[in-house]
Amino acid sequence: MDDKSAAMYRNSAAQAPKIAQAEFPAVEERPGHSDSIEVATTPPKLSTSQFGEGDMNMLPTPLVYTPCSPGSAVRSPMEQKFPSTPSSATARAKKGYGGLMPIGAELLNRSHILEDRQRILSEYAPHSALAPATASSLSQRVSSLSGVELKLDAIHEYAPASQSSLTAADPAQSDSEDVLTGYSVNDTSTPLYWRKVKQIGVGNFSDVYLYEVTEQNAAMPQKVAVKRVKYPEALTLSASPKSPRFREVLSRVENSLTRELEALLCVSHPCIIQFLAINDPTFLNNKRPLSSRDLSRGLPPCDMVMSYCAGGDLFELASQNTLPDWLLRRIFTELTLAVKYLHENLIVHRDLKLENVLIKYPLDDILAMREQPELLHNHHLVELADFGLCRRIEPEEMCTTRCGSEDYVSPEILMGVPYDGRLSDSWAMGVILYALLEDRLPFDPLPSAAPGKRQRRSSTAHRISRFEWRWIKMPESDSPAKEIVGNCLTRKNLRYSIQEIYKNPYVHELVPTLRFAS
Ligand SMILES: Nc1ncnc2c1ncn2[C@@H]1O[C@H](COP(=O)(O)OP(=O)(O)OP(=O)(O)O)[C@@H](O)[C@H]1O
Repeated sequence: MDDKSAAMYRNSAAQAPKIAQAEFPAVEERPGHSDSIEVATTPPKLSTSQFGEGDMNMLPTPLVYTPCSPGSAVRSPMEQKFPSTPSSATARAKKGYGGLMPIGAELLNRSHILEDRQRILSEYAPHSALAPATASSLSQRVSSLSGVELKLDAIHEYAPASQSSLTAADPAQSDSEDVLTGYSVNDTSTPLYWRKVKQIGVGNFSDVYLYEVTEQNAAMPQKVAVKRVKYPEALTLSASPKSPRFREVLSRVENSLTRELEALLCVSHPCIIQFLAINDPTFLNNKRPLSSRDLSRGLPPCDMVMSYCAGGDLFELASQNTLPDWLLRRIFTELTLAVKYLHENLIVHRDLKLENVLIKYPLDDILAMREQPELLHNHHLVELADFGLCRRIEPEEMCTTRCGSEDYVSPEILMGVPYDGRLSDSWAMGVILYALLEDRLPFDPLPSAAPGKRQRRSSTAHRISRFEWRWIKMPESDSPAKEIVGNCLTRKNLRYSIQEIYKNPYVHELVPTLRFAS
């Protein structure tokens, strides 16, 4: 990855804020009460009659999980020497934007963005809820992935020469702080080694690094992303691991972590991130990988080795570039395939957002691939990531956890009633597609709204609960993409299911050209 691509990675300041408990207003859903709203025609429905709306008391009290700052996290040897990455958020702010602000700049303009990076975690499924019943063989996946990488590497060289030279290093002679020892999720008996190249992402719950293999392993791609879990302050600063508060937070974090690991182990789709290896097999073999240990010397580091997406995340890509229509359509189509796969396997993601849609190759390489249609048709460009809030559901099951990211959360989640997680995912799909088409998030204040005006004063949550959005750039366009947005950003009993998104010509007519999808 070159400097330009590296500079695209953001620090935590540019992330979409998580929902704080205070931001859930006890409002009624008022779809007809929308100022200046364009709501599209009624699509076929997915039944939501079992919702039992309106009883806020049915909901568990959410726990707001505020992650610790990187500086206060439990640090593994490999992390301690790592210098902080330059703030791409600052770089973007310096650039300045005229007219309609790109998504990233709009987000940077929000005063609450640094105060409000929180995720609600209040509901945890039993571990058995994510049994790998629907998984296909992971080893098949790994070998097919490495096949793809080899083929593409022959045409595109993504790593500068100086980085490539690291791959020949002997792990025993290298600085141990930069070397990660891990175990394939398919074979935990043989250690594998990777060397750290650089930090590539910061999430609320993790830091993400690019690593390269130190010795060739047929089952592993040369480059991987390592997602290092950040434990919350309540666990790192607490005096006693035996205190009730410590144990309570530990239990929630442990449940969330094991849920993400189990979900990653059981999914298998080209457009979903691949879980390749882990630093400590206890996280795979033990249902209680944290609480079953002696924690008197701190929490064990958890490093998940994942497939690497050299193009970064869609938030960065969309906020720094004007993407051609064909690429927007392609990205959204692949995302639809990923979410359709999840829903067909009764998994809801619950944190669909631009930041969690990863792009497999740098933009320049994707644009160059267009000259070679074979490449473009044979290889996926998108991988959906971050399964920290996902949940396995029964076919008719409603979710009760009010969770997600502020800009992408559906009105029914804001209302605090049991909700169909699949329809809330559809809502987030509508937010994503709108953002790609309009270069802004649908429930941000309108660009024309003066600072004192009601539209600017009211909160994002308020606008979402009133379905208060409209087309700015493309009111006259008759693109079928608009139909998808209109049928996703609408009340839940009218909203598109993922199958209906898939059947829309904007998605459906592209699918037969994608050979990896068949
Ligand atoms: N496999 C990967 N390849 C490239 N970049 C990645 C990869 N995984 C994560 N990243 C980068 O790191 C960021 C944070 O990753 P992720 O969303 O998984 O962490 P998180 O702590 O769960 O985040 P969140 O704050 O959304 O909960 C992503 O937005 C992306 O920019």
